[in-house]
Amino acid sequence: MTGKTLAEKLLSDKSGTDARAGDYVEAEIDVAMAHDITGPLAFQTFDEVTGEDADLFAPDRTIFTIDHHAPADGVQAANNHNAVREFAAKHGAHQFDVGDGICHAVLVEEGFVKPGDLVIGADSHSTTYGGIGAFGTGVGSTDLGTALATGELWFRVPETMRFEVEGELADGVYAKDLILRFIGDVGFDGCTYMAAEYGGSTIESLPIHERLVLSNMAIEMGGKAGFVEPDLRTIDYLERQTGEVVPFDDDLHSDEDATYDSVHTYRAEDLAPQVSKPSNPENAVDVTEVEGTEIDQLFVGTCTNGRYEDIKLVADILDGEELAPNVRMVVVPASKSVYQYMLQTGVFQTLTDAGAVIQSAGCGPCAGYHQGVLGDDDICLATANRNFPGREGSMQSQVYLASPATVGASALYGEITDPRGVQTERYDDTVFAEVLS
Ligand SMILES: CC(C)[C@H](C(=O)O)[C@@H](O)C(=O)O
Ligand code: SF4
Repeated sequence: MTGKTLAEKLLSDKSGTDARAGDYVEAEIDVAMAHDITGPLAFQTFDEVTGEDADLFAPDRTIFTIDHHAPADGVQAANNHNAVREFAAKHGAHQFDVGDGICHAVLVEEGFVKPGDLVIGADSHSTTYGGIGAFGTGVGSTDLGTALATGELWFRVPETMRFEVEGELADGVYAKDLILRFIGDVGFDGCTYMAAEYGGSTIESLPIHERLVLSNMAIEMGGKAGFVEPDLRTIDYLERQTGEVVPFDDDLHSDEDATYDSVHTYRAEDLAPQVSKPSNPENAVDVTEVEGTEIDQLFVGTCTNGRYEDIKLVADILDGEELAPNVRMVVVPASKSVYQYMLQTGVFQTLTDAGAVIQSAGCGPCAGYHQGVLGDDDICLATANRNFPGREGSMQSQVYLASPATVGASALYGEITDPRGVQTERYDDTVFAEVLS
């Protein structure tokens, strides 16, 4: 038998079988998550399947967040929030409230996810957890509701598509540019039901906050999961975030003779900053192709690029400058810690001086619910992950996706701008961890 991919190893471990791509396995869940939109239906399923007085499979490893419509933007949202609060309290689960932040940011920051874990979330961007070497995947509310009772779920073991990048990224080029390029190359459904695996010297050199961008957007090419093999950098990051030492398991990588669906190789030096044009993330082009496109709104945030390092990068570019007169900027920190650190370090002041509006932590206008929704003819440049028609508001509005550096540079000129012309930094993992310690 040939060796195994990381996806096969993890699902073998969680199912107690010799799992290979294509097999169906019943696997044990380590961590389960739902939020204010998907939680209420999951609770209903849980109650129906179990009878209302049953226990959660593991209350200490079950997390509910209030992040999508937070603070409540209507009565229905407010009622959903109360349903989350009541269910979490009744069952003793962890619950994060309005302003605490986006589920995917909270689970990583708070150390709920460890390398090698199997994490299910009732949210499609649950692939994010692969950035620290967990098998993270999105499930529907009914699957989640059932798994909350049993602690198990059926999986088809995915094939793996590997993205191998060697060399050094140019200044102004980030993990966001890499993932937009990958999605552009394989297409929106190119990795459907497969695990994406990102490797090579470029990926190994990336700080964790950038690795999380790669895993987060695996779903934008259909990925069931998106991995970066965990290493000592991962262990250091978790220790800095939580103070807890997680032992390093040196078997959490794909074997050299593992079977891949395909391997896509890149040279980091060849990559330019990328922009995905409306209205599909797969419409990725070099920034030079869309340079000069006028924009109305800039949106900095989301589970993809709403971390402290992302927002600080934008603030560094705007430092002492004002937004171009034709644009407005909406900034939504991914978590409360990010928000507080922005206050402590002056990033908040820099951005508001420049003319940006800063919202409480959460999803913001990412899915078009509130806090900066777009009108008919609005054109937005966002650090987000999706740009389907109507994603951030009107069906006639248009969203371009890019890195925080490209959004920051574009804010200065009011049109899509190549960040390689402005001073940009690459932050390592220590920048944000300090605030949490
Ligand atoms: C609301 C939720 C189910 C949805 C998802 O799963 O992706 C949202 O987070 C999104 O990004 O569109
Ligand atoms: S930030 Fe956007 S993509 Fe991420 S969970 Fe929230 S709505 Fe979904």
